Amino acid sequence: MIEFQSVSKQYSAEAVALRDVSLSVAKGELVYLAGPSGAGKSTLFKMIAAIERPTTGKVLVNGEDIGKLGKAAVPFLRRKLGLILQEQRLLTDRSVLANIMLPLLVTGAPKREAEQRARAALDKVGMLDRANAAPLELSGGEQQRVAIARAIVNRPQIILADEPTANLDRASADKVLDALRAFNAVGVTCMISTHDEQVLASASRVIHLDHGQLAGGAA
Ligand SMILES: Nc1ncnc2c1ncn2[C@@H]1O[C@H](COP(=O)(O)OP(=O)(O)OP(=O)(O)O)[C@@H](O)[C@H]1O
Repeated sequence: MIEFQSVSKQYSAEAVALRDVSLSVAKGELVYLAGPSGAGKSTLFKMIAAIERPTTGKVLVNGEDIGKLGKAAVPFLRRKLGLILQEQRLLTDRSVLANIMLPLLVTGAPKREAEQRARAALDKVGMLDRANAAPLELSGGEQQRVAIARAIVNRPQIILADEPTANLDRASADKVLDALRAFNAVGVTCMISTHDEQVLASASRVIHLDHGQLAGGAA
């Protein structure tokens, strides 16, 4: 479903984020991505979403070469993806519910249907009772669960979550991970980057990155 073929990414002469990375992730898999800060984890996710393009090599999603996608095809790719990336904060001047409705409204869903689906998504991550809250009234873990609801409201085939449990205490981190695992259990392919040793120790598959290179788990 996701395949990297000898992918390298060089932002500048000094900044080489990925070096000759080859890996594949099958449909329905749950894969964790581990590695120190700067190892290239965020870059790897951004290439799957066509936010960044490989310098050399190929990234395939469902057999389609992401590097060759024209501008018009990118929104169709993104609809297959539920992105929980570090720089995508919730809009603080809108309610939780409005944040979740937004991805539906921009793709043309009628308001009533958008609200129903947004409420269903919030229910799935255990946040329906906070639908009318403002994002900044929520704890970090609650905000992450809302971000998950926003990512899955369009029913993506793949979820990419970049350090969704960073800065969370154990109990909040477990709730966030449980929400992600529940989507994987119903067939959504998930890639989650984390530094959480406890989670990595019990994971069935971990891809390790170090200085942009694979250090295990790619097969
Ligand atoms: N837009 C950019 N321009 C230049 N260099 C970049 C850019 N984005 C990332 N880099 C560099 O590429 C390398 C990999 O960064 P990346 O953010 O992918 O790592 P990461 O493993 O996600 O780190 P972290 O755990 O801190 O989020 C780093 O050396 C970083 O400084």
